[in-house]
Amino acid sequence: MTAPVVELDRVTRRYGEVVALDDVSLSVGEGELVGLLGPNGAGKSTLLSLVNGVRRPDAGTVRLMGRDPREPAARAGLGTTPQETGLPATLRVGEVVDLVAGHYADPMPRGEVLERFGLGDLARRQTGGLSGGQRRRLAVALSLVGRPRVVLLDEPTTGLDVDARHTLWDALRDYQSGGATVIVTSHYLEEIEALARRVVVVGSGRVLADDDLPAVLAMAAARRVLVEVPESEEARLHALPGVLDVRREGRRTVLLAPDADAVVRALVRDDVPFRDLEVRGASLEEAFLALTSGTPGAPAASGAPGAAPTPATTDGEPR
Ligand SMILES: Nc1ncnc2c1ncn2[C@@H]1O[C@H](COP(=O)(O)OP(=O)(O)OP(=O)(O)O)[C@@H](O)[C@H]1O
Repeated sequence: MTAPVVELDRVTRRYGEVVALDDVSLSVGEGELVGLLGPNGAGKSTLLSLVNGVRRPDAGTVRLMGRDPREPAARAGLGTTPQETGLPATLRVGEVVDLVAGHYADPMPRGEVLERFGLGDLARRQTGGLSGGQRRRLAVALSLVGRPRVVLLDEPTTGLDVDARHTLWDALRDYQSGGATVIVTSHYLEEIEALARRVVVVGSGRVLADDDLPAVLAMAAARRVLVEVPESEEARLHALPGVLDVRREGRRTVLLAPDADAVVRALVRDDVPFRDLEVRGASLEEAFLALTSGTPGAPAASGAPGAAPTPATTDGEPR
């Protein structure tokens, strides 16, 4: 990795009793495009708010381009768009771009900003007359006006239709290819897949996985093999080939593995006395939460309120 431009070292951030980030370390190098993937309440926005200096950690350190992000000098090269933004309704699109550009020594020209985001025809439209998707694209476009070295975007494509989403992804990829570092959050694997090479999965305030896209996709493709086995046999299940996780759910044991067929073959080959076999797909969220919950030293899946742990039905089976 090149010199880190964003660094979190053992960062914890609480809101009262809620631990939004729990001992998180992350290092992002110059020019990387990193996707932060995680369910509602995972801690993604909190992480960005520490990097952009809006909040400070309760423990650990955060560095932006080598400095404390609360120093204005650290933020000079930062462009950011939060999840929700307000635009002055009576100003025209071009005027809003000019207003933001006025804060920078070498801003991107108005026409270039608007063209990049497919807003070229709307320069004279009042922002109050834009559609929700156009407003969102403009908000993201404004984060690039100052030609930032580091861009932080919190769910940039929420509420956009397919075309608008693609326009925005293209614009971000294009900007990053010029050497900028981009960190983007999303709930959706599809979004992260379209944008990022490196994926950081966040859940319950922890980094659950930090890997390249193919590795994360492989995890997402994990299958759940459910079997009923005597408790005395459970230890053997961990040793089966390809098994990522073993957990008890009600009367059955769930094995998480990329290749369910191989697991079933191994169960038979090793003469494991199982019954009531069932194979199911695992959602991305299930895959990652299963990897970390219920194992020693791992965070509880329900550790942070709103963290959307795998819901359980009365018989203990996830829905
Ligand atoms: N200002 C706040 N006061 C109290 N709790 C908060 C506050 N902001 C966030 N939280 C809590 O901290 C945890 C992490 O929230 P955060 O917004 O960082 O998650 P997120 O991954 O960005 O979620 P989403 O995808 O829904 O935006 C959640 O449990 C949330 O309820």
